[in-house]
Amino acid sequence: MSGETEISGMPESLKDIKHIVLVLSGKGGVGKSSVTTQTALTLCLKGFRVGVLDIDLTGPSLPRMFGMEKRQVYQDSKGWKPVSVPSTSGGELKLMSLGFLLDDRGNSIVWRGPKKSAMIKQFIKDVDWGELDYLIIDTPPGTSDEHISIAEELRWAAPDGAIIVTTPQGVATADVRKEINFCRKVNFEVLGVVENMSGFICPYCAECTDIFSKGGGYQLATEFDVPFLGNIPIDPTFVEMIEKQTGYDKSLVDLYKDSGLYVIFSQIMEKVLSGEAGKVAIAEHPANSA
Ligand SMILES: Nc1ncnc2c1ncn2[C@@H]1O[C@H](COP(=O)(O)OP(=O)(O)OP(=O)(O)O)[C@@H](O)[C@H]1O
Ligand code: SF4
Repeated sequence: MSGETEISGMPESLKDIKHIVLVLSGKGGVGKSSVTTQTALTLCLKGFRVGVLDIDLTGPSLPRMFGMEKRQVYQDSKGWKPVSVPSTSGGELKLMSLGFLLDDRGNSIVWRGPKKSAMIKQFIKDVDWGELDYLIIDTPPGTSDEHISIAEELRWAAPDGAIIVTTPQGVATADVRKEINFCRKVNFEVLGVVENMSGFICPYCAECTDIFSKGGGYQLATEFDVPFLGNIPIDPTFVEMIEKQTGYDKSLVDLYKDSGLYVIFSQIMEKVLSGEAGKVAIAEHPANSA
């Protein structure tokens, strides 16, 4: 865990951060950014100080999800200042994304160095987060240069681990398996698998219908001997909430607080917070079953 002991080589920017959690997915479009967003919202609503770092350099979608598009970030002697997401409930929520540093044509306007690995290094070293309970890192899909760079940059920070996101269909592909194997290679503990888009919540009667097969995420977690964290249904109210944020007045944090997704996600986060995810993995490991 970062922040507890003085480790030589640890970037100054991470020294006051207690936990670092990465969100990974084997394929694009499975809801990784939505899971990152909901992880951050849930932790914030539980009173934690949360930072979100978007290292999806080719498609940074978090500024739009948090209703923070077109915000300017500025730099002082301590580094880049993340954008604060307003909320009247819970703790603090800060956001840093390459999206804040691109012009309208998608060109980097202020970040030094065009290479992805250089950008990720600067994202890790040059952002002035201050004190945080949790830093959630949204990554691009698959196992790309960005993943290798982030693993390299976090080697001193001992992240808590990674949440793997899949869909009921996604688990059938090799991509998600590759993602778990990648975590093992770089020593990221797999905190668990989340099955997103698992059933559909009807906007009229709030019933959940399994429009695709269900249970693949659980089977995958069992196969790899990692914890299963839960199912998140397709809920059209989530997209509505994102669209409802008017300017910077109505915060996603406050909108999310009263949603059914917050109830579902709280159960998922309870497993991560209580360490149940890790404990289950240890208890179920074949080496520990006497
Ligand atoms: N459980 C859900 N209920 C409703 N809509 C969802 C859900 N999960 C994701 N979505 C919607 O699906 C779309 C894709 O989700 P998201 O951007 O989170 O995927 P991603 O895996 O991060 O994609 P990318 O590969 O582009 O980074 C978004 O419009 C998002 O709002
Ligand atoms: S689940 Fe029921 S209420 Fe919802 S659309 Fe279908 S039939 Fe209508």
